[in-house]
Amino acid sequence: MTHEDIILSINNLAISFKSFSGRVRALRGVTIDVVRGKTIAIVGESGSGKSVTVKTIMRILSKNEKIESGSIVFNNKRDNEIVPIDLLKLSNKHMQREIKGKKIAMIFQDPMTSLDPTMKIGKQILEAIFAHKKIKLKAAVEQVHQLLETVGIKNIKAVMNAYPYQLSGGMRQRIVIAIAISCEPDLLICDEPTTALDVTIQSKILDLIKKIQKARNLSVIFITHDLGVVSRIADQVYVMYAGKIVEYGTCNDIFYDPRHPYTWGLLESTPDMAYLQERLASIPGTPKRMIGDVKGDQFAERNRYALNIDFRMEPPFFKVNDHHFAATWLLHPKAPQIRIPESLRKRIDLMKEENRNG
Ligand SMILES: Nc1ncnc2c1ncn2[C@@H]1O[C@H](COP(=O)(O)OP(=O)(O)OP(=O)(O)O)[C@@H](O)[C@H]1O
Repeated sequence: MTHEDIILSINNLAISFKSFSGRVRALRGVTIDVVRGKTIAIVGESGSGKSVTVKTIMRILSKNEKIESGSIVFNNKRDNEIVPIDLLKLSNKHMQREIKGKKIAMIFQDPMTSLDPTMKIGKQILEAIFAHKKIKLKAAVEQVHQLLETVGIKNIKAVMNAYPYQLSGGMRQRIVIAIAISCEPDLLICDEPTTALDVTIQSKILDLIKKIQKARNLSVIFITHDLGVVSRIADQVYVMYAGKIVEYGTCNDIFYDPRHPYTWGLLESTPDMAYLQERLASIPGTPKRMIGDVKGDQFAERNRYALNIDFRMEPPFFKVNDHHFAATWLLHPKAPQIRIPESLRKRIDLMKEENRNG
């Protein structure tokens, strides 16, 4: 693929944090390509590095954070020309003026982090528009109406006059989405935007993001710990563990032909897929914090299929097909033949069957 097709390339990104117990290695060589007009999901348990990855794209860095290596190239479209920019090399001023909220927008799990509790909704959306566009008040108000309509709000006047605390969580998230798309960004980053919502509302917000993505040919990075959400929204999936991508592929690759034991564990513990089982299987143990130098495959201790080599050497990516790769020694030609757990195999067969029957 050329940089026409890839809107954002994260290359070998390594990030660490200074802490009292030592250097926390939050990202250890993350490489991700976001295809223009598509949705990628980054999925993994809490602490795997999803938020640090997307916050680094937005250059929201903590004081104790250090970029050890890597680049984040944004292929910026300007007057039909593509101009690659390494976001890590941009000045704060340039980032703020040209990229943040204009080319790349982000929505967070808690809408209140982006909304001002003391300002009426209508005014907040107007301010977002005025921050990037010089237009007359009347035209801007017209735009606020259109945006609120786009995000499925019916009683527009009442909502414009409301304060955030007067709206439900789902409504607030709709407002945040309206603000995010107000400046017509090319890339939208969604950091667990539906996690705090109840299941019905979650589903509506996912549908809304999908609808907006299609209508505006937006590229989306969606981060979540929930593979059920991924299956509804993503074209491509990156599975993350302990600061590394451990498997990536299309949605079909990851759901119907997963190869990494960590992905198996995530799939086995996904409620949406668990209709065949009474009890959800969960991955034993918890992810550990990566402090100082680390050796071997970080998932080995929790992996019931771990080989001796896993405790000594980190696995490289092995190719499953042109778009599907997994970093597990189980894919080495000389590794013992280990098959996907039988219970998961059955569920995948059933999902395939259901898909065939529509
Ligand atoms: N400011 C910080 N100082 C020290 N360590 C940090 C800091 N921010 C993040 N980390 C560490 O970086 C690692 C990755 O965290 P991150 O928040 O990206 O995980 P996550 O996958 O997004 O999880 P969650 O879903 O809980 O947000 C964790 O080990 C975390 O403790």
